[in-house]
Amino acid sequence: MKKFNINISGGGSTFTPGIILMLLDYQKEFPIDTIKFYDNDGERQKTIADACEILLKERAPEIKLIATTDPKEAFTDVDFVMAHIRVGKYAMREQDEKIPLKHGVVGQETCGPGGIAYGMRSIPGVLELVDYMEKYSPDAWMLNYSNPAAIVAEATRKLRPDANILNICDMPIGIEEIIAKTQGLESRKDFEVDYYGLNHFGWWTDIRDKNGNSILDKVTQHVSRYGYTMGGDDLPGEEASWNSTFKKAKDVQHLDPETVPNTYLKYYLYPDYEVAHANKEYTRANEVMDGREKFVFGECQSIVEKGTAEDTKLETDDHASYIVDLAKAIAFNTKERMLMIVENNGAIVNFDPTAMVEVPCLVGSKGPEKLVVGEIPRFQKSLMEQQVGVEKLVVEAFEEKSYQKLWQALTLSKTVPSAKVAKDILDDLIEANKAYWPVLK
Ligand SMILES: NC(=O)c1ccc[n+]([C@@H]2O[C@H](COP(=O)([O-])OP(=O)(O)OC[C@H]3O[C@@H](n4cnc5c(N)ncnc54)[C@H](O)[C@@H]3O)[C@@H](O)[C@H]2O)c1
Ligand SMILES: O=P(O)(O)OC[C@H]1O[C@H](O[C@H]2[C@H](O)[C@@H](O)[C@@H](O)O[C@@H]2CO)[C@H](O)[C@@H](O)[C@@H]1O
Ligand SMILES: [Mn+2]
Repeated sequence: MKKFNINISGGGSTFTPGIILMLLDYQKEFPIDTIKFYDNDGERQKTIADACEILLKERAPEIKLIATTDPKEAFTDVDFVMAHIRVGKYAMREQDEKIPLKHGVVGQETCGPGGIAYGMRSIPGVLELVDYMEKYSPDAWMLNYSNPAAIVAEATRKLRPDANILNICDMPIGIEEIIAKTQGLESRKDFEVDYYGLNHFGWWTDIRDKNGNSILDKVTQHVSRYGYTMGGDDLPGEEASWNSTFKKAKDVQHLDPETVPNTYLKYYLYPDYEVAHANKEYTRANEVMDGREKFVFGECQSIVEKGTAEDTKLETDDHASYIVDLAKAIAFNTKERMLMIVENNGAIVNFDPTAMVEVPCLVGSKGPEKLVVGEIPRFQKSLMEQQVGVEKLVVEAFEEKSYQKLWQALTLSKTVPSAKVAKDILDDLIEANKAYWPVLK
């Protein structure tokens, strides 16, 4: 069986070890020859790479690992590019979250003004990876996780329309795993879903068990009472902010009791609640820096100091399982049914055909074939039209270096109360992003 060469772009990512561990779990069905880490911060990447080198030596010595900051070395002779970069790193995520809060507006990684600022940084970073891939391995596929996936997806649709890039998100995966537990099922793979929306802005409209019977009613009743928790209590092992997000899904679901929502909709439907409950001095970025980043880098440093990964606490997660499932679907034409962020083109018949929508697709060697969703209701359609307008204006603002269009995007966001507040936030974001954004005119 062919052995694959994988590029992991953003090798210094906190998710890289989890992806390596997941790849090791699938060696029989998805054998690897070489893994190449690529990052523009060699020092950050080295910590992760040195630990992964030990881990591979102990568990899969036949797999070669190269860590580099040289694009030619990183992108030559690869079959897949698994991309999860964070342009500006957590320091800029902290700005994305704290600047809007200063103006009484939702401060979030991928939603509202924070997502817009992050999008303006991510677009050039991801396009650069696409160009490297097309230059050095033109037949490769990019499986992109880099956020904000909605804006990155719109940018690659518009600015790299012929690229072999698949934009994905693991939020639905995480929620489906919780739904499975609430229904006494082993895993999300025990059911099939109908879903539609934009990235971080969607709804489940049916959930069918292996016999094709709908369990949606049971799920809507559960979520309308408990949100994405077992019986209203905190999910064991989940962080406090994630537990409050999973509980808030209950109030979001009340807006449409026939469906269950993506958790991110809370930022658009209850922005006042989110701002009132935010700590302007200590946001999710701080939690991640004190949590996941400290844990992953601490574990990697410990592996290197001990010279063994034998007792490491590092583990895989939904992020990893999804990206490997996707690589297998492309490599072996499995036609697996997966939610992908794809150009609408009629999947949602009464919605902008050029919008990047998140819908079920059958994924094979030629990429995703989207399933027809049909007509969507006025409520969701109207919300999505406003949000997709924001996402498209951000890409236009980037392309045209337009202050006006970025101001319009911020003003159009459901999270921003007025054009005045939008302009105040924009001027602060321009100052904070001087090293990353194009100069706007
Ligand atoms: N799509 C999803 O559902 C999903 C899920 C989880 C995480 N993510 C995304 O995955 C990414 C990684 O998350 P993380 O928390 O591990 O971030 P992280 O900061 O730990 O790692 C990101 C890495 O990217 C590198 N990087 C930044 N700009 C780069 C560039 N231009 N070229 C090459 N490398 C660059 C950084 O140096 C860093 O090592 C983020 O974009 C995050 O939002 C997406
Ligand atoms: O605040 P963070 O950095 O912890 O998470 C933000 C990301 O949240 C989602 O990804 C989750 C995923 O849903 C969950 O199942 C698990 O795998 O952790 C992931 C990262 O925490 C969301 O899909 C991403 O886009 C966000 O970046
Ligand atoms: Mn996501």
